[in-house]
Amino acid sequence: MPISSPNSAARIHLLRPLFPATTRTNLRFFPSILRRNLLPNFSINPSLRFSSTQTVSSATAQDCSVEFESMDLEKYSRELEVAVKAVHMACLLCRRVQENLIFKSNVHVQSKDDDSPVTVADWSVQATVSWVLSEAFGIENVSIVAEEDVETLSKTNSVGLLNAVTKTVNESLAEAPSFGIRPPVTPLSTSEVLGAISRCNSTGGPTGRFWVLDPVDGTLGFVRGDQYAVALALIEDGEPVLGVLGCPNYPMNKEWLSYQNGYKRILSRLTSVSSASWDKGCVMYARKGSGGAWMQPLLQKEKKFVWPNSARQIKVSTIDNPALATFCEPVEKANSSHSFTAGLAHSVGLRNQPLRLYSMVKYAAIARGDAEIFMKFARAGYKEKIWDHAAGVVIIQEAGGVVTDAGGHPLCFSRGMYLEGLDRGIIASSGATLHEKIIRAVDASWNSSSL
Ligand SMILES: Nc1ncnc2c1ncn2[C@@H]1O[C@H](COP(=O)(O)OS(=O)(=O)O)[C@@H](OP(=O)(O)O)[C@H]1O
Ligand SMILES: [Mg+2]
Ligand SMILES: [Mg+2]
Ligand SMILES: [Mg+2]
Repeated sequence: MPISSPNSAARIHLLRPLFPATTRTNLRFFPSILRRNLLPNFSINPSLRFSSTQTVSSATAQDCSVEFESMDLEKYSRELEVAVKAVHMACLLCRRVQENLIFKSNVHVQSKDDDSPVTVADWSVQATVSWVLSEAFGIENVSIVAEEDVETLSKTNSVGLLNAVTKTVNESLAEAPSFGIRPPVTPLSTSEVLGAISRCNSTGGPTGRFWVLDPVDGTLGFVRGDQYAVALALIEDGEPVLGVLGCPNYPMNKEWLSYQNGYKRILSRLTSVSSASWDKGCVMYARKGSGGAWMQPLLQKEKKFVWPNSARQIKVSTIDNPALATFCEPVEKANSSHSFTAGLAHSVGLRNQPLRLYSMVKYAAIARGDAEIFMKFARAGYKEKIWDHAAGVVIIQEAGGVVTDAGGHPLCFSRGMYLEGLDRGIIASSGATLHEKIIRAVDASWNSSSL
């Protein structure tokens, strides 16, 4: 019997990543297990039956031949569900702030001690995600390592800024019911917002469970009207087990990705006509060991929210010839040596121009198959932070790619807030063959470089 409605197909897509294709369980148990253990807000039609040949909407026969182990099925499913919703809410929040920043110029951009920017969006996302996670799992059970703190916001001359953050957080939490999340009974006060931000003060480590949050990754891209990401990962005993990456400006048409430094112009042109004509924004997610990474389109504010959202599986590119590959790297040469990667690209015969993208959108591009290699070689002495990489690593790996340091070692998330012991830089590739070639090329070029 065919799957009878596109809605059913969408639900199957959404649920599919929770089922690793490892061991076999009878599909007849699918709806009841879901109802009992997984997603209480979802209505599953128990009469769904899958045929091995028929396809409806975007659901394929393969999508439907679900194999899973009920133990694995339960693990992290609730955490993933809440994390995806929280990141989705955060993306909508960021969109509003970015639009205000670009079109009304009424969002103040602050400078941190290291001269990097921070905005209302960074603090507001941190507060919102912290609040959503605490509500879902209980404050005492939630430990978060995150980028922002409350030092600036707590200053006596920051009242206006704190009020703006509080307003932004409350606007976002007012949307919580659209995601099946209960909003606060009354809007959060400024001190509750400060509390939610400052609770994200875990320092990580090798044991136990903690979340890692970069509320706005690529804040520079954000303030320039360009790419940025909201990144949330769950780490258990030093290993990232869940990764969720919201990319509000990720274009569905890959050609737009390479439109460097011009999003502001695209945005202004499109918004004056119809912002819907630029199809952009997604949330990607994966669970370690599930063998799948998934992408949901970002809900459009113009349309009525329909949750659960549909999702489709993403996979890395199959290109393993460096001559045909595209590599991406940070926009700012202060953050990664462009001259080293240019030499390396030349040495392996990379013909395409580098794709310079702000934020963990670079990880998203590899996972989605829009680019094949990501390299970041920060200046000596700079210590990479775990929140700049954790979510992206899980998603790329589950989409079929490889992420290591330049020595070929996995990134280490178990030694605090920094990626301690990182060998030279970070390399992500769409597959092992390409990865090896890049690592060999790095070795060959390293000694002659000035890094
Ligand atoms: N000097 C230096 N070297 C390397 N990396 C640095 C450096 N300074 C900052 N950061 C971190 O880089 C994050 C932004 O990385 P991107 O890849 O987006 O860089 S770029 O803006 O595209 O150049 C950025 O993340 P956000 O602060 O969340 O934007 C920083 O954590
Ligand atoms: Mg960051
Ligand atoms: Mg950040
Ligand atoms: Mg920052």
